[in-house]
Order: sequence, then C-alpha cells, then structure tokens
Amino acid sequence: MKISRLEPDASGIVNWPTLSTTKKCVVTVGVFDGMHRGHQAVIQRVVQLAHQQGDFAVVILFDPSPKRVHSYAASHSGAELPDQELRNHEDELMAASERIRLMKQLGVDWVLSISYNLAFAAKSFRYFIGTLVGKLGMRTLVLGRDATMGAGRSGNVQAVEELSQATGVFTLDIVDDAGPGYTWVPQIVHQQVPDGPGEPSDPLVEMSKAEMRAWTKAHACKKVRMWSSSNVRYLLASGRIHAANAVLGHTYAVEGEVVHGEKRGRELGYPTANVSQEHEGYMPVDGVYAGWLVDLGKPRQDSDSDNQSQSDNHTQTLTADPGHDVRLASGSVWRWPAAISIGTKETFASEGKQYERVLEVNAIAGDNWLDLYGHRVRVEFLSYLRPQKKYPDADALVKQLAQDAADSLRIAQESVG
Ligand SMILES: Cc1cc2nc3c(=O)[nH]c(=O)nc-3n(C[C@H](O)[C@H](O)[C@H](O)COP(=O)(O)O)c2cc1C
Ligand SMILES: Nc1ncnc2c1ncn2[C@@H]1O[C@H](COP(=O)(O)OP(=O)(O)OP(=O)(O)O)[C@@H](O)[C@H]1O
Repeated sequence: MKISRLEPDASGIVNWPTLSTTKKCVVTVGVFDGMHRGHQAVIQRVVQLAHQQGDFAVVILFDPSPKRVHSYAASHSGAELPDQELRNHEDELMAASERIRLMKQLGVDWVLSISYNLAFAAKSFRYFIGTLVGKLGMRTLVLGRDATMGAGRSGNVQAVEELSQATGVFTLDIVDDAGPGYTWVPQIVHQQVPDGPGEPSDPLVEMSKAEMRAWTKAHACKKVRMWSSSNVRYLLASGRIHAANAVLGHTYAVEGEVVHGEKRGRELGYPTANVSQEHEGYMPVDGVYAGWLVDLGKPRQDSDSDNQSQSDNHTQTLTADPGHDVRLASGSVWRWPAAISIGTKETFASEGKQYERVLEVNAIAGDNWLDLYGHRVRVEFLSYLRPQKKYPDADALVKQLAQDAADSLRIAQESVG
C-alpha cells in the first residue's frame, strides 16, 4: 500500500500524484476516526468494487478532521488550525497512522492523506469531484448515506448523485447505515465514573419510552448510529469497554511514550509503565482495566527517511511501517497481559501533594524485567474492572493490585481463547 501526504497550497489546490497512467480507481473520502465497523463496511465496499473492476482502492483521508479545522476557525475569528494544535487532540480516538495501518489490512492500495485546511475547504464539491476524476482517474465514489463534501458541505449524496447522472464520468455507490441501529449520546460528553466494579450496563436498556425521552432531554442527547465514533467516545467515557470494542470490531487502544513516574511501583512489587500525557487516543474514564501492553520499540525519528520515497513542496510518498504489525500480532514476544490504571494515585496524595491524572500499566511479565523507558507502547483495553480508590495504606493497595493482576491475566488469556 502507498501513502501520500498532500498539503493544499495557499489557494487550496492539491498537487495530486499520478496513481497510474492505465488503471482507474474506486475512491472514498472521510476522517475514519476509530476505524469502527461502519468505516470498515465503507472501505470493504471500496476494495470489493476495485477488485471487481480491476481498479485501485483509494482512501482520501482528511487529517486534521474538517470538524476540528472549522470549530477552531469558528472560535478564533476564522483562523487556520495552527501546527502546534495538530498533535494529540484529546477527543480523537485514533492517530491517523493507526487508521492507515488498518486500511492496509483491509486491502486498500493507496491512502491520500490531505492536510485539510480552510483554503481546501472553500472549494466546491463539483471542483473536488472533478479533480478526483481528472487527476486520479476515479471511476466510482463510495460514500455513506450521511456523507457531505465541499464548501458549505453542500455535496451530500443527493447532490453528488445528480452530478454523477449529469456528467456520466463517475458512478456513486452508497453504503447504507451499517450496524444494529441508532442510539442517544449526550451532545457534550462528560466522563462518568461507574458506580461499582465490573463493566457498567447500558442505562437505556431497561427504560420505558417515557423514561428514555426524559433521560435524553436531561442529558441534551443527539441521535447517532450505534456504529459511530461519537458513540465509541461516549462508551469509553462511561467505562463500557465491551460495548466500545463491539462497535470498533477491534480492541480499543491508546499509544504513547513511556516516561518516568514516581518509581514507587517497583517498591510495591507492581512496576508500572507511565504513558506520556502526549499520548494518542481518547483517554477512557478513571478506573482500573484489564488489557494488554505492547512494546512498539523506540520511536522512529523524523530524520529516519527510509520510509519516505519521494517529496516535493506539497507531496510526500510514504510506506507503512511493517515492523508494527509484527509487534502487535497475537502471541508476539512484545505483548503482555496488563493491569491498567487511569487515575491520580489517590492513596499517595496528601494535602501538599496531588498527582496529575496518569495512564499507567503493570505488564504481567513474570520474572522478565522490562525496560520500557523511551519506548512507544500501545495499551489495549479489554474490560473495566473497578473504580479507583484511596486505600488506607500501601499494603492495602498492594493486596488489591495482586487481585487486579490476577483478574487481568485471566481476562487477557480468555480473550485469545
Ligand atoms: C492496576 C493498577 C491499579 C491501581 N489502582 C489504584 C487505586 O485504586 N488507588 C490508587 O491510589 N492508586 C492506584 N494505582 C496506582 C498506584 O498508586 C501507582 O501505580 C503506584 O503509586 C506507583 O506509581 P509510580 O509508577 O508513579 O511510581 C493503581 C495502579 C495499577 C497498575
Ligand atoms: N455506521 C456506518 N454505516 C455506514 N457508513 C458509515 C457508518 N459510519 C460512518 N460511515 C461512513 O464512513 C465514511 C467516513 O465517515 P467519517 O469518518 O468521515 O465521518 P462520520 O460519518 O461522521 O463517522 P463517525 O460518525 O463515526 O465519526 C462516510 O462516508 C460515512 O458516511
């Protein structure tokens, strides 16, 4: 699979690469945050059509997302999203690099990652589609039913279908809403610590219609597809990991670099890898979780240009890092069952000393001593175990940590059958 990073110029024009002089392509467009099962359905359709027609399967990925660019502009007098705001957006479920890795697994031939900005956004959907046909050789455009594109988001599926009929140069293939239907999520999601141990249940499941109406009103809810990134975010904010993973069709994960903590964990007999605040992925609600820790090794430096085959002012062609898949594979020597903590280490807080909220992970590695400082790790969440608690002393916490480790090991082993 090939990946091109494309920077629109000041007037919003993209210098599209030539994919082939002979082959046509099937294209889809979007953000694909989380690469949940709805996104997978759209991309699978692209790959299926491309194979049937002997075309390339192409994903045009908007990174940063249009939503971020436009909401920043709305609150900053129409300004572009500055570079320093680009990384580590706290609401983003998944880094673009991870979305691209999953696209590769689905059989995509080419990802064109566009550095979305206001100049690019100002182009009409007719202009945008015209360039896809003219420059990329697009034969078919695949879209979900609610997709929109172009200035003012005026290119909805109806308008795009009319353009297809009028020009006859491409066809539109619409993917119906995939998944088990619709649900309600609050417009503004506040993290809600579950009342007690174990995976929390769905608050809507046993409600009457009247109760549900009152609940959705009280929480200022919007109706969304079950298979949507908004629903995944809401589920993670409520500790409902099983439900989030069911929507995703893969295990939810946060990635980041391991930094130094207080070094108390080792004394307690439960050393932890502390994940940097600069992590990638939305942080689930405070609590203790069962999951996996994967050592992704030392991060590649920007100067490692072996994955960069061509560049000019507006285009970079990259290839995916194959080492990643090997480390992530089930049964890999870099993967350990893990007890995961998100919280503020209340047991050790005192009047004068409060700790910041951290993600820390006790990898259950037996007698192996893991030196992970400076490595990138991936923390995969399988199940919510319990809320954080202030224990009377370190001994009481250690007893609980032993239980957390035993529970986590069992759940991780069960997850691989
Ligand atoms: C699985 C797990 C569960 C945890 N649960 C709690 C908890 O309930 N209350 C608490 O105060 N700290 C909890 N912690 C955090 C510990 O206090 C922390 O790991 C320890 O102080 C070491 O921190 P350090 O790595 O910064 O030295 C937990 C840590 C892990 C790994
Ligand atoms: N559950 C689903 N069923 C079918 N198509 C979907 C589903 N979810 C998203 N899509 C489609 O996937 C493509 C990419 O979506 P994109 O990530 O840009 O935004 P989205 O529709 O807002 O997704 P989400 O709501 O999950 O953030 C679009 O064509 C969209 O319509």
